[in-house]
Amino acid sequence: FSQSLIQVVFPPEIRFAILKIIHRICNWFSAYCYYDITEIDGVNTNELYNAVQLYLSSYACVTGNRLSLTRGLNSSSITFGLSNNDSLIDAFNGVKVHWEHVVTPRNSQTFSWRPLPEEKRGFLLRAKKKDKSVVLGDYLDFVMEKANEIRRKNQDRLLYTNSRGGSLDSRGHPWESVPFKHPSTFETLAMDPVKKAEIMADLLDFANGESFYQRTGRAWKRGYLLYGPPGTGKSSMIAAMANFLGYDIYDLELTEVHTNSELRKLLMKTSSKSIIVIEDIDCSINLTNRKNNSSSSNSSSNYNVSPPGSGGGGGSSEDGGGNTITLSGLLNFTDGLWSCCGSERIFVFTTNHIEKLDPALLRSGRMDMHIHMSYSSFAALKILLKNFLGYNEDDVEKELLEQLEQVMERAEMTPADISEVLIKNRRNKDKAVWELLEALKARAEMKDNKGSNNNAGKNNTIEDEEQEKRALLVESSNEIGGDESQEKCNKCDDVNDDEKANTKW
Ligand SMILES: Nc1ncnc2c1ncn2[C@@H]1O[C@H](COP(=O)(O)OP(=O)(O)OP(=O)(O)O)[C@@H](O)[C@H]1O
Ligand SMILES: [Mg+2]
Repeated sequence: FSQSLIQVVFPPEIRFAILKIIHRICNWFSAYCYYDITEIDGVNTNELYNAVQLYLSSYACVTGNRLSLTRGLNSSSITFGLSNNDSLIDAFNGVKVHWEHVVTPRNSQTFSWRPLPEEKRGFLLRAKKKDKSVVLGDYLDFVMEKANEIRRKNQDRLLYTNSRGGSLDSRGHPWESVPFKHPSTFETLAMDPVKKAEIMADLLDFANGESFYQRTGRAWKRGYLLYGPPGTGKSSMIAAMANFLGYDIYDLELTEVHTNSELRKLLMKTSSKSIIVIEDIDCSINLTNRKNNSSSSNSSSNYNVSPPGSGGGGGSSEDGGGNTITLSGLLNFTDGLWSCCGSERIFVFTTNHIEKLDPALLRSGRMDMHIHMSYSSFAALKILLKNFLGYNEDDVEKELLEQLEQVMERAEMTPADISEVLIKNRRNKDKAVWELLEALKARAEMKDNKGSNNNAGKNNTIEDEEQEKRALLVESSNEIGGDESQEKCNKCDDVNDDEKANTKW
């Protein structure tokens, strides 16, 4: 009303000055301050605008009557947003703020290098003047953080691979990605519940540990070594980890990487909040390729990484010619200065033969947690019965359950084997359980027979014995987590380093 009045009464020359003075007086007496967050700031898209939009979407779906709905690329969920010129009130640490989504037609004469949307969109944030510092500091940080979280949750996980070799895509990216939709979760993973809970707690501690890692001066990363026979759920565990934390997976195919610098480049192109996986690491590191047999104990960098059976060989300099990367390159990748470019990353190595791994990989601090994925225990079996047959403990005859428990440990059957039996008979649940019992008994019998034959023959080679001894050492030293286990692992390294000078491998 005042503006219209001024426009009618005053000539144009002084109209603008009067309006300016009135505006200043109003601002002076107002208890509020206002902030415009426009969609486009000059020429670039305003990150804060997108963040506010996402942040408000988590409230809008509850309070708004009229919402705009969007579904992004690579997303399987719908995002709610405030409709044009709608508003809502938010509270943060006792501070109340008012958000309004302001949409006005764009002046068509505006000059721009790139096509602009027809409407000018922005958020108007109103807060009390006394809360200014909280709003501009903590509140907007909180909005950004929440928005990133929502963005991650809404976006499908991605599975990256470097299977293209060293070649880059059109955007200069060495990784190829596909949506990652593996259904494995910690709930469906059959393993000892205590061990499972421990791993989940460790993962959560890691994900929420930014300030801890900052305070203690450690790079925000964690390494897990999963080892155990085939079919015990190592890959399923990785998928469960990714689903649990909402991280992307980078599946690193070492045989496609030719030099240490290529490995470094790949690492630099990974995003934070991701799991970097090297599966079957014993198959990638060829121990027979050790170049310097004599000087040994501290020359862990002298292993070549090449497909097993390729005959090895290769260059001698670190990034040198030929298809070789060195173990030290690999260790730098996980552990050295380069490992902490970016943050919040988990490294997972898997192997079926931990006894074949170089002690340098097992040394304390390298892989923070060694997880033994073992043959199915009775507790794991119960999870599989629930997964595949929908059976709880009470649904199976007590006697049958006892028989299963008795034979379970002796049978050494992997969860994959058990899954097979249960899937095959899942239409007839009782039959499935009986058939499983038969299979377990047959397996246990076979094991017993084999054991007695071995005892009678005593035909193990020295090498076999050496490997068994080493496996036992490593296994006993690598119980999940714990300083003690790391200490034992160190000792195991020392033993092996000494041994290395004398023994063939
Ligand atoms: N612990 C487990 N819990 C639930 N399912 C499992 C488990 N272990 C294996 N399976 C089932 O067996 C199949 C093979 O498992 P997975 O690929 O995870 O084994 P793995 O240990 O990675 O084997 P490999 O060493 O051969 O790579 C999966 O499809 C999965 O359904
Ligand atoms: Mg696997």
